[in-house]
Amino acid sequence: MGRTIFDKIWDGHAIGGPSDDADLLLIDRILLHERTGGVALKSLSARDIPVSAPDHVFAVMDHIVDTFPGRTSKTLMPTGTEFIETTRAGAQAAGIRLFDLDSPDQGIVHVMSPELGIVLPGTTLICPDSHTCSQGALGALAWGIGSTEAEHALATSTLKVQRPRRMRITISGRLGPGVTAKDLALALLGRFGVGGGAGHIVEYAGSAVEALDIEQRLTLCNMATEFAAFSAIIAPDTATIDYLKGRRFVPAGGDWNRAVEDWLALSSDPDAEFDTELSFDASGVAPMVTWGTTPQQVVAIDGAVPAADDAGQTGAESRERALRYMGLEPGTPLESLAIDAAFIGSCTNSRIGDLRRAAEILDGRKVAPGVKAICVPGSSTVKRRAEEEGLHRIFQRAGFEWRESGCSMCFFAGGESFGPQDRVVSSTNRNFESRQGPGTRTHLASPETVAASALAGHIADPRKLAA
Ligand SMILES: CC(C)[C@H](C(=O)O)[C@@H](O)C(=O)O
Ligand code: SF4
Repeated sequence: MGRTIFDKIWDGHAIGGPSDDADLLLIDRILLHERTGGVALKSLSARDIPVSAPDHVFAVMDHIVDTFPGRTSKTLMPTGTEFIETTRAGAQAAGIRLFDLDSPDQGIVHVMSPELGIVLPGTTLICPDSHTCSQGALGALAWGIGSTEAEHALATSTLKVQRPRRMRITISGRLGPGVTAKDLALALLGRFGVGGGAGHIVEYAGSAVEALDIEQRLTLCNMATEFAAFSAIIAPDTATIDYLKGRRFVPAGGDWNRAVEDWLALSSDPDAEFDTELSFDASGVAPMVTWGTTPQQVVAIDGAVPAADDAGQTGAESRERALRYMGLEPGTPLESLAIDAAFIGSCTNSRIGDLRRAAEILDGRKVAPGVKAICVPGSSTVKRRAEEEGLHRIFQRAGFEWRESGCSMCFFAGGESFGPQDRVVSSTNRNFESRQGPGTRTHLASPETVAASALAGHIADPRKLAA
């Protein structure tokens, strides 16, 4: 029987071969950030356990650091400095490469890793962070782990893992103009629910996926954790090779040619069997906006807040609670909702392409009075590149704050936040209660929708502003 791309990578990394139970996998790359990684390093060093392959470990400051211009290690979050200093000391003691606050390569871990070519097709990559699944977009087996698992992997370069089941989601058709991978990810969550991928590694395939550029594939795979999946993966193709070519940590010379050959051969066999197969047509997808407090509580932008008994796959109690928390009445058209803030950032949507597309909408226009609008580039490299292209001027002239890179207000860790009851249209991936600040109301959407909404002062369809 044929094997899936997942099977090929897994079996190739299972020490002693695959078994019926959990397998011991060889781990090629470990990424750490200051929120969870420093703790793991500290715990190992307290027990005098060395990191087994420091060259294969990469640490970065992204989660807790402030994103104000002129930031330092002293953070708005009261205990933030401690996390930063612990990570710095731990990385130095273990001989691990650290992309610190002053590094030109600093950025959100899932943005800077592909950018530097740390994640490669066919490799295993882990990070104590749930959105590590993003990086499966490059054809790697990349998944989020806990801090204890990180300690084990750091000490041994291996990890014992229960083999997930295999799911393929074949997405046919093509996304329409002004509709993005973010809308696709939200539409999938709306259709299949936040538990839809539980226990599975999801392979995204089909014409709509093949048509996505690598940044959009990263966005699609990013939200596999919202789908409760073990991770997501997309078979490498020529777009993957073109994206990786020349990046800092990819193989060079003859090794590159050999690697390309291997990578292009890495796909699911035609007769491979999946435990679950789903299909979806991308052509009808509209820009999507969440109305509730889970990513599956989502409707097309020209839709209305659903009635409590018609509000997707969550239970009635949770729907009513969501409506209350979000301050919404059933039947209200999404586009009539006035907003207090607009946020472009996060590992889902803060790459150069996201910023370019948002800037196209903002160019020559102004953010509506009273709307706090913030753009946080996903990495210092994205920020630099955007500035070279003059995008920062477009954002600033429109009335957006232009920040340093980091997770920032994607998640409230005790530092930066929006205000209570603020209605925020956000290019992030989670809309849980208080995710972006205590009491903040988050509506997830694409960067284009965030930009259009910031200009209108209410949720707005970017397609109406295009051209
Ligand atoms: C802090 C970290 C562990 C967390 C995660 O794993 O997802 C964060 O990145 C998030 O998005 O909530
Ligand atoms: S940007 Fe948000 S979702 Fe992504 S890693 Fe940071 S906190 Fe998590």
